[in-house]
Amino acid sequence: MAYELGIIQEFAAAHRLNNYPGDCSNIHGHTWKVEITVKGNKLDPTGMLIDFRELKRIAASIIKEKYDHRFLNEIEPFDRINPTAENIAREIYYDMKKTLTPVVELEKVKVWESPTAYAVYKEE
Ligand SMILES: Nc1nc2c(c(=O)[nH]1)N=C([C@H](O)[C@H](O)COP(=O)(O)OP(=O)(O)OP(=O)(O)O)CN2
Ligand SMILES: [Zn+2]
Repeated sequence: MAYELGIIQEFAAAHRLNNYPGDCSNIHGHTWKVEITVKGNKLDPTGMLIDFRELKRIAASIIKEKYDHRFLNEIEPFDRINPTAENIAREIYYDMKKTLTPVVELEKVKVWESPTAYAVYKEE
């Protein structure tokens, strides 16, 4: 695969971590940064793998609409599993994959919970 490109979206939301031995078990908020990376080897006639604008539009339709200004623990599947950066990255990965296939191949989703901590989900 010759090309890899990415876009970033942000959302603000509250969460709490169940069974966590510390203050993260209390409700608190983050501005999550979500980095979506796609890959491929065939450019369209305009020289793009996929238009950044189109990728941002798809990502926003999934990420902003589902998570922005919400309490994550009330949203499926985080009403059953903890809304950790790892679990959020995996959920966004599969939602993005459904929409992107077969337009372009999804490489990974990276979720930053703070400027100093992130989780990546990708398939082997
Ligand atoms: N592997 C993971 N560890 C932790 C997660 C997570 O999603 N995956 N989440 C948390 C809490 O959500 C916590 O709010 C975030 O912790 P941290 O990144 O340490 O954020 P702080 O604001 O406390 O950062 P400081 O740099 O220490 O101020 C915990 N662990
Ligand atoms: Zn947190």
